[in-house]
Amino acid sequence: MSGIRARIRIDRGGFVLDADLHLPARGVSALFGHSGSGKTTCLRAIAGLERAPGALVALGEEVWQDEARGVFVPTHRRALGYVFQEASLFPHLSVRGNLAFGMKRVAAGERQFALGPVAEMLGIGALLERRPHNLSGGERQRVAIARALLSSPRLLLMDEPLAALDLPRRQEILPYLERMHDELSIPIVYVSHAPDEVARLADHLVLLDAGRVVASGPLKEVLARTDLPAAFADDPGVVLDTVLASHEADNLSCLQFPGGSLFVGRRREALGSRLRCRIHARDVSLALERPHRSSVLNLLPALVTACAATDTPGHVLVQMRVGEATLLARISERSRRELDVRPGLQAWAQVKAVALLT
Ligand SMILES: Nc1ncnc2c1ncn2[C@@H]1O[C@H](COP(=O)(O)OP(=O)(O)OP(=O)(O)O)[C@@H](O)[C@H]1O
Repeated sequence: MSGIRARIRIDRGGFVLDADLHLPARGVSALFGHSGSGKTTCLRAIAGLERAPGALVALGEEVWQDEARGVFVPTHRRALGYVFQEASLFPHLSVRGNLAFGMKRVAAGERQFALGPVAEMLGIGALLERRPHNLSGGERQRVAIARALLSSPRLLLMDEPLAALDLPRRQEILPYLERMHDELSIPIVYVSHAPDEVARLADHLVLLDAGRVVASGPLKEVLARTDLPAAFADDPGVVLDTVLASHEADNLSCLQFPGGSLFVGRRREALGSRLRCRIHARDVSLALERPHRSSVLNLLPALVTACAATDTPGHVLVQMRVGEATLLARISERSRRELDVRPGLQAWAQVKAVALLT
């Protein structure tokens, strides 16, 4: 078996977590759900900090816990790094001292990550001699992540690592997390209740509601579903990975994805950069024929694949294939009826806004 398997059932009386997670061996898996849905409890159980009867936790072929067979590897012997909301650095040690502490957990010959590249990846090379109280919240958190990585984990668990930071600090740290995502070969399980953070960073998405998994799968597939429970369907929208293809003379840039191209306001990134964007269903409308005189620049030929009622009375969610991508549109039930929108219909998707997640 490859990837992460965690079968956990914890009964706390008023709250029952009953989850069977299968997460990929690479990339970022986000656990997303409202407060109290059981995200932290899942992470703690994977780490062995919560011991549940009957639990099974395995990383690839390595079984960390199989209570049915009496197997329980204690937390300190599981090769994992854990990053909490608040960086818990040793105040009396410099950044270098804190990092050395992480490294000491593994013998020199078994280290997967060296201080230099990790410090470079997280942009903390210039901070090594400082004490934690001389760092900003974002810098402290980057040091905490570096310390976790230098213990050479085979799995990194991150519990809302940005939640304690204000918006500017969060914006500052996100590019580093993206870099980690691109450069690290170990899987990351990332707990968050911020939809944009998840849309930006995750490859795989698990939706938790009241201790149960209500959806799990590749991020783009889960976000393109029309049948998610109301708790996750208040502002539906898909994620597209695009490539910055050209800068136009009139202050627009063109993004390409396997389905067509999209024009957005001029971007500063270099041509060829990969840009992830989110397209909200509320920003997409449908036309049966190609609109000839429309101010909407982004018109894409689409095939309707599903229609579903939403929780907003009078509105429906329409799922469409656009090349290899999927889009969602939120339209009124009246428009659906008048245009006879149904699976199999060829139409034009008009995209009014594209939110860049960078
Ligand atoms: N040690 C504990 N003893 C008893 N109940 C607990 C304990 N820790 C958490 N809970 C309860 O378990 C449920 C799930 O909590 P958990 O922290 O896993 O949720 P969460 O999704 O991570 O929430 P948040 O986003 O607020 O951190 C909640 O009802 C919480 O009150």
